[in-house]
Amino acid sequence: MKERTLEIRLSDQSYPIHIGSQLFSRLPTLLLQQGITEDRRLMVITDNQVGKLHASTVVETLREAGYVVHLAEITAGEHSKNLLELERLIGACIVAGLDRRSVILALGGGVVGDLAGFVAASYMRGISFVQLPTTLLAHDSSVGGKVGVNHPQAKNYIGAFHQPELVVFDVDSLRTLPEREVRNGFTEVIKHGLIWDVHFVSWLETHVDSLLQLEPTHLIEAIYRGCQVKAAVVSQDEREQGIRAILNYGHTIGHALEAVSHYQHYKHGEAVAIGIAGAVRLSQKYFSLPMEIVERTEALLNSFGLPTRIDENWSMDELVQAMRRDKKARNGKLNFVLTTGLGKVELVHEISTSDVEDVLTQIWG
Ligand SMILES: NC(=O)c1ccc[n+]([C@@H]2O[C@H](COP(=O)([O-])OP(=O)(O)OC[C@H]3O[C@@H](n4cnc5c(N)ncnc54)[C@H](O)[C@@H]3O)[C@@H](O)[C@H]2O)c1
Ligand SMILES: O=C(O)C(=O)C[C@@H](O)[C@H](O)[C@H](O)COP(=O)(O)O
Ligand SMILES: [Zn+2]
Repeated sequence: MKERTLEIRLSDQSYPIHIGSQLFSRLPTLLLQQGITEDRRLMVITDNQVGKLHASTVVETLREAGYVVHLAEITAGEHSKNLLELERLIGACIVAGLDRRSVILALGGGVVGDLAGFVAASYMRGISFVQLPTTLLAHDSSVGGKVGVNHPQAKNYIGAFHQPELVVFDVDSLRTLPEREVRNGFTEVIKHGLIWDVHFVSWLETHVDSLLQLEPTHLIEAIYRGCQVKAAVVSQDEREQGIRAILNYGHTIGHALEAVSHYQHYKHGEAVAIGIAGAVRLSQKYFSLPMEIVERTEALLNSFGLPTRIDENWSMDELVQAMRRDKKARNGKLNFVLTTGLGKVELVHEISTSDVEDVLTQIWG
């Protein structure tokens, strides 16, 4: 099994992303390589499910290496990604005596990563943090520095850009993931192929079974290639002034579905998978894309057990209203990331509401 490392280079900072097996046992060495020495107090933030399974390994390894380590837990799930939890966690950091040199370690999936990252961005106006992703989906969320929480009406509306010092992806932690979470994570992997790299799309098409079984070599390769795409995009446009918007492929509809279902019915990857099905159909309209691309996209998502149809009777009006709150919208006009072929996307402005409604009708039910 090959361990892979890549470096994400930004204008005023760069950091490594390590992907491999048994990496949590090497955490002290990896922290020291980034200048995080034993005299810096650590706060591990996790959720109650990941906490039960993986926190003791991480905390004990670090304590044995001489670090002072505190631990704070949230309740697992998207509903914890809110301002009240942010305030509670900041309280835990104050009680633990964290200072400006202290470091937060986000141990968990994207919910923990986004929330703990925002704690790090806000505490004393910003301290260092490290991402320790434990879901497949978090290969995306742990890289690139988007941190934040949801507003009840709009996804990720409160947040910051705050880059981690280091990402350590110990793929052994994925062994305890429920099957639905494994499938959920593949959406963002597939998205990275669809927006950037047709060869990666073909590779995914031919490795479905081994990937779903979490075969380590293929798994590391998939995570590495996904992170490579994310790093390439973010290093060109850290704060989404332009090209970074392409990472939002499938998210205009996806985030709206999450919001109208009160962040309860769909997992993020499931909502985005349906959103990709909508976006590829809209692309067919705008770019006369061959039907084969629509079919291949949906077949790839379905082969990983992901949905491509809206399965509930949400209100069309509420969905469209939620889409108007998409962060890519300008002056109330919808902007969508659309595809011009496998591995290629662009941001298209002023998409008409009736075209969107038409596509939603196609993917409903
Ligand atoms: N910041 C970004 O760039 C970015 C990118 C993509 C997604 N996101 C955000 O990420 C969030 C979704 O992340 P997620 O899908 O990882 O959800 P999550 O963090 O809620 O994790 C999913 C579930 O799996 C459990 N879990 C996590 N790791 C486990 C493990 N190793 N073993 C067993 N159970 C485990 C968790 O307790 C939780 O119940 C959304 O809020 C989304 O908006 C952010
Ligand atoms: O990193 C990005 O940029 C992304 O768009 C990645 C998305 O997968 C992720 O869900 C992100 O949190 C969405 O960002 P938002 O700005 O649309 O909330
Ligand atoms: Zn996403």
